[in-house]
Amino acid sequence: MTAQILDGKATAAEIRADLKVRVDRLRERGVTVGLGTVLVGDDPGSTAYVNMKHRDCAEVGIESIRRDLPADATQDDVERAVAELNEDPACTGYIVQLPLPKGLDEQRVLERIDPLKDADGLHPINLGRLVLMQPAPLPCTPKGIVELLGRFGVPLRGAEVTVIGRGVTVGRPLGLLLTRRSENATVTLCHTGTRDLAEHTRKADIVVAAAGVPGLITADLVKPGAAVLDVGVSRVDGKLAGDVAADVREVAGWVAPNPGGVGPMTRAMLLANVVEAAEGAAAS
Ligand SMILES: Nc1nc(=O)c2c([nH]1)NC[C@@H]1CN(c3ccc(C(=O)N[C@@H](CCC(=O)O)C(=O)O)cc3)C=[N+]21
Repeated sequence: MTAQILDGKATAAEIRADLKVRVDRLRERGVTVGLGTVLVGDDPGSTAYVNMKHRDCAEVGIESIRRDLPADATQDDVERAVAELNEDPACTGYIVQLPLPKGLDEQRVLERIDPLKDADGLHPINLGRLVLMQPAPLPCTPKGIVELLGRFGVPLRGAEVTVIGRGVTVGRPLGLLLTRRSENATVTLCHTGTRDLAEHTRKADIVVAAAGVPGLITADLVKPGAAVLDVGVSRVDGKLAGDVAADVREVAGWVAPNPGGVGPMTRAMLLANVVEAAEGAAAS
């Protein structure tokens, strides 16, 4: 048996095509959609991700607004960039690319984002709404994972999902999303303090690996036929490596590879969040 590939790259391209239609419709009504990014420093990975986001915007017809700050930017500099985007009517949604360079207080920056312009869904108000199951922009990676599973028909209702990683951008919000009534999955959230990881992965119908440990998930940790989603990224000898070992494809029913799986879906959901926010504002 060899796993079906959850092709996030192709799926994200379809989603962008659908979003383009919605952006065109908004434009006909006089609404322009604009995505802003705040990038601090010159980390090659972060710069590459931000470049990809602006390329996506161009494809979909979303204006992009870029604030690139030097690596020695101060907390005040970053907060000023955020305040400017809050005020800028051309910017309907934006993100602050994480992680910020050491010495900057990420949480204080995120709290200053206008929750109505929070394209990442990482403002405490929006994370709080997710906890309360109230409407809010959803964090892009968890939203992309649910969308990818849905489009490939991976059954989610009642499924046992083991998530590895308790980060604020992936693991934690994913657990909240999957346990909503609309998804109805049962979630086990594993982390570095988990005593027996294999016990939790082997019972899972779906494994989401977001640990950042190369090759952590091997075939012997996977129930035959399960879906395995690789969300981890690390650099090994300068090359990108995911959390999922190659042999998993021989036992899994579905695999979301890295690259080409959840990453492109994350970017597509960022665009979706900005479009949804603009549609919501236009309706009210
Ligand atoms: N405020 C904020 N929001 C984020 O959503 C955010 C962030 N900060 N900081 C970093 C992480 C990482 N992240 C990725 C998004 C897309 C790909 C992606 O599209 N990857 C492609 C290409 C990979 C490549 O060629 O380098 C793929 O997987 O096929 C990867 C990683 C978003 N993040």
